[in-house]
Amino acid sequence: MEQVEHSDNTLLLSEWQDLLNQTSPQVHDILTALSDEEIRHLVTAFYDYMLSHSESELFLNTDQVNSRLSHSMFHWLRSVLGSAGEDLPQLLENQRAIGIVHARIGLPLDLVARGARKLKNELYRLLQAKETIPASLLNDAICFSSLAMDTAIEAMTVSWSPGYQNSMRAQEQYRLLSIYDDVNVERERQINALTSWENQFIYNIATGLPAADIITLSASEFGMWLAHKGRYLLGNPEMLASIDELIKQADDRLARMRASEKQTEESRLSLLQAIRQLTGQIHRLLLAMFDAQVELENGKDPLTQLFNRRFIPTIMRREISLALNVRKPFVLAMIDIDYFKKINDSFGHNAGDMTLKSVATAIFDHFRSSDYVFRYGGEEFMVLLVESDLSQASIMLETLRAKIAGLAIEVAPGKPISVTVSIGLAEFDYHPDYKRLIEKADRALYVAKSHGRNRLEASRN
Ligand SMILES: Nc1nc2c(ncn2[C@@H]2O[C@H](COP(=O)(O)OP(=O)(O)OP(=O)(O)O)[C@@H](O)[C@H]2O)c(=O)[nH]1
Repeated sequence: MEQVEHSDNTLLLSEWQDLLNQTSPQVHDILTALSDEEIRHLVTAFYDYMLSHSESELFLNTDQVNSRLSHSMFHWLRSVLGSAGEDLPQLLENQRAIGIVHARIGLPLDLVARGARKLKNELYRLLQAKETIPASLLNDAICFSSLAMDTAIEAMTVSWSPGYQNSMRAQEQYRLLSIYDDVNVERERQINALTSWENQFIYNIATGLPAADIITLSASEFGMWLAHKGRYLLGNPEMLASIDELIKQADDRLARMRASEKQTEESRLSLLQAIRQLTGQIHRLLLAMFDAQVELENGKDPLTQLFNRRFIPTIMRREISLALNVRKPFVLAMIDIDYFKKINDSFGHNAGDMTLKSVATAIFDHFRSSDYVFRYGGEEFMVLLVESDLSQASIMLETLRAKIAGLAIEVAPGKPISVTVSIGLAEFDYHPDYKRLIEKADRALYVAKSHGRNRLEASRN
């Protein structure tokens, strides 16, 4: 669902390496010799400080801090302060991974900076208070630790800032706001532009006008729109590449026609046929891309009318925030139709589609209007049961499982079939990264599948 641009760590890698080289081995020894107790003191001071700010509430809570985050922060500090002994490219890659999680949970950059400032402050005090550090090395130790932390944080920020914040949000906004208000209007306009180029072309060729007077498809109104706006709006790289190729073929045909001295009736006819065929293909691709765009903007899956995946991040973040406020968990359920491929194979794709629709309706009708039902993928659905714990959700889902197993789906007149589903459940554990929860429910679903299907399993960790 989420794509991350791979960041280039070359600059940070060489600068961190230079920093390590410039710093005397005694400084590295001082920092790696900090005791576990001293590092734990820094971690505690950091979390105490962060937990005292209400903005951090969504991202941290005391249970998490105790159970997991302190441990991660401990290792982060050890690895950054002891970076002389680390595999530096791997260390930078780890920062990138941390940045991706920060981005997903929407952690504001000012909170990261605030936390870092607190950590540095505590570390400086700790170093200054250590009488064993010679005065001549104290400054260097402070400088090195500060610069190493800054580099690590920069690596986190660089990796998620363009990937998520800028590129994804900006592209999304650009798509939604800047170019057109109504996708349907734009679709008509561009189909007309393509058709009018084709008509002009046919007219010129049929009436024997010189081929040189015909504008190429890439320079036509449609071609210009595609190059400047269309490719950013429609955003389907494979289909766009196919359209580019078809436009190129059309323009090549035209160029050959212009270059040839004699144009026979036969060559004109063959050109007309080729151009008709190429524009027909462009037409179909264009419609498919516009249709996909409409579906995406509606946020609905056209087959089942359930939410598609587009709004999962937004809804999950909002529900996590609500769950933290009311201190009531929610439950995620991943529901997957068993042996669905066999239905397609035995009864055809339409029967598969009907089955998907029936199961989707059964799922949607089963839950409260406050719950969310998504079509997560092909034959997989995701349900978010708000203000619910595992035991309540298990009862609801067990009834759903039995209900679906009892459905008679008429895939053809007089041909009812039955299907079963496997279900994986996970209760919100107050960790702000929603992706972890989806993965937990997915793992539970996998267990349900491997234990024989037509059953539900809850995540136990
Ligand atoms: N008819 C139809 N089939 C789809 C759709 N989306 C995905 N599929 C098909 O769903 C099938 C899923 O098959 P698998 O992932 O092998 O899973 P399965 O057969 O359900 O087996 P298990 O999940 O292991 O029980 C694939 O054959 C897909 O082509 C759709 O929208 N309509």
